Amino acid sequence: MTERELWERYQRHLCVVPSVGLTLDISRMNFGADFLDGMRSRMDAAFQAMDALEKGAIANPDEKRRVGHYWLRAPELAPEAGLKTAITDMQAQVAAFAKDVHAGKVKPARAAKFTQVLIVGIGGSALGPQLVADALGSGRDAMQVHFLDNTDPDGMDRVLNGLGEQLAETLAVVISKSGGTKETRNGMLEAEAAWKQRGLDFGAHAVAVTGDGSELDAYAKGHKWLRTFPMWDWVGGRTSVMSAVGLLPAWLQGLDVDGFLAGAKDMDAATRVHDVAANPAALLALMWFHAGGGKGQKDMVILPYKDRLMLMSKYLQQLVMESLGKELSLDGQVVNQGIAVYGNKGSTDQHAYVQQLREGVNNFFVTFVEVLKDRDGKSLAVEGENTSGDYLLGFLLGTRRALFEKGRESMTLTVPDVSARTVGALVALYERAVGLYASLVNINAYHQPGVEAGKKAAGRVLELQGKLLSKLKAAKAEARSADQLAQDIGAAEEVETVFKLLQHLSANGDHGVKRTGGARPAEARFQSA
Ligand SMILES: O=P(O)(O)OC[C@H]1O[C@H](O)[C@H](O)[C@@H](O)[C@@H]1O
Repeated sequence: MTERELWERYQRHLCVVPSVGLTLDISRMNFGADFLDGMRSRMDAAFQAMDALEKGAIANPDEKRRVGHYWLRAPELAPEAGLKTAITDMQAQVAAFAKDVHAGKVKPARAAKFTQVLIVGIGGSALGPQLVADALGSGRDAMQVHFLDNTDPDGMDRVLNGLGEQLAETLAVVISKSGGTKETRNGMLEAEAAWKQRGLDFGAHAVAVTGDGSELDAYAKGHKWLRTFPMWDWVGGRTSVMSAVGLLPAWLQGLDVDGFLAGAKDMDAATRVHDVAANPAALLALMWFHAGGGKGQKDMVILPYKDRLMLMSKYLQQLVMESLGKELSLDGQVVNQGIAVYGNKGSTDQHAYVQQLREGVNNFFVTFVEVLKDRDGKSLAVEGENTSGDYLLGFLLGTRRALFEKGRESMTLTVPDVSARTVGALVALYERAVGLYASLVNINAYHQPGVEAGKKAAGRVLELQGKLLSKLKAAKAEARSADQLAQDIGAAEEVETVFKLLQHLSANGDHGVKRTGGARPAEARFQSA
C-alpha cells in the first residue's frame, strides 16, 4: 500500500469519540475488505448480550450473578431502585468520609490529621486503585497512597518501614470483595502488628471495603474499625475500580472522582451503540478477533507512550486474561480461550523488547496509546526547536511504521491527556471490549474458576507444613532426610513438596528448623534446632 492509500485507510477506519476526545486507529491492522461485514451477525449477537447484561440479565451463568459495573457510573440505568440507591449511597458515603478525613474530623489519636493512605488488597482490589493513583497522582495530592498487594514479608517491610513514624497519621484501607483472601488477610495482620509496635490502635486507623458478612467485615466490626464500605456480588473484582474499591482511595487522594466517573459514562454511551464503525469497543474486540483468529493466537502488547499509563498493561492483564482465559465455552466445549497481555511504556520499551517485535516471532499485535498533551506548561527545546515530547511522538510513529513495514500489526488509541476523564474512559472502553469479545468467542467473561486450583493446592502445602513441624518437634534433635520425613507424616508421594518446605523452613529462623548434610536434596538432613 502506498503512503497515500494508507492515509485513506487511516481516515476511512478512524473511530472518533468526540465526547472524550478519543480516537481509535485500526488502519495498521491487516484485516481484509470483507472482514467487518463477515463478522456482522456475530457482533449483533454480542451487542444483544451486552444490552441484556446492562438490563440486569444473569450474564455470569456459572455463578448465577448479574454484572453491574456499568451501573456504577450511571446508577439511573440500574435495573432496580434498590441497586440505584445502593450505588448512590456508596458514592455519597465515600465522598463524605474522605471530606471528613481531609478536614481532620475523622482523625488519628496521635496526629492532627491522616496524611497517608495504606491500601491493603490484591488483584482487582489493588490493580485499579494502583492504576488510578499512578496515572493521576502527584506530590500535591491531599494524601499519599501506598500499597500492600502481596504476602511477601520483605515487600511489606519495605512499605511499612518506609512509612515509619508516619504510621501515626496513616489510614489503612483494607479491600477485599470476598473478605477471605489470604494475602490481604496477611497484609492486614502485618499492618496491625506494625501499628501495635508503635503503641497505636490499628482499628482507629482502619477502614474496610468488603462484602456484607464476609470474614473481613466481621473482623472490622469486631475490632471497632472506623468504618466499612460495601462491595457487592454483582461487581467483579477486575471491574470494581468504580465501586468503593477504587472510589474511596481516589477520593482520599483528592483526585477528580466526578471526572473519572463522567469519562467512563461518556465512553459507555459511545460503546453502547450498535454501529460498529462508531463504537471503539466493538472495533477493539473485532481487531482482537482478527489478529488472533478468534483463538487468542496473538498476544496483545499495550504500549502507552506516557509514564503515567505504565500500569495500564498490568491492569489490563487482569481484566483481559482473567476474563478471557477460559477452558470452557458457554456450551461446555473445551476451547482454552484467552489473549496474553503485556507491555510497559514507550519509548522505554524500544530499548528493550521492541527488537523482537520488529524482527522476531510475529505472535502479537500492538496497541499504541498516544497522549496529545506533553506536560503542564512549556517545554524545553532539546535539539533545534524540538522538545522531549516531540521526540516521544517521533518514537511512537517511528515504531508504528517500522512494525508495519515488517508486517506486524498495530492499533493506536489517541487521547488528549492523562486526566481523570480519560482514565475513566479508557477503563470503560476495555471493560466493554472484553465483554463483547467474550461474546464473539462464546465464553463467560465474568467468572474465574481457574484461580481456585492454585489456592486449594496452597492450602494443602500449608497443611503438610503443619504436620512436618509437629514431627520435627517430636523427633527433637534427630536429623532426617526429606524422604524419611515425608514417610513419617504419611505423605511419601509428596516428598518433593516436603523437601521444598524444609528448604524454606531452614532458610528462615521462624520455626527453628536446621539443615545439615550435602547440597543436593537427597543429601540434606533436617532437624528441629
Ligand atoms: O477482592 P478479593 O475478594 O480479595 O479478591 C482479590 C482477587 O483475588 C481472586 O483470586 C480473583 O482471582 C481476583 O479476581 C480478585 O480480584
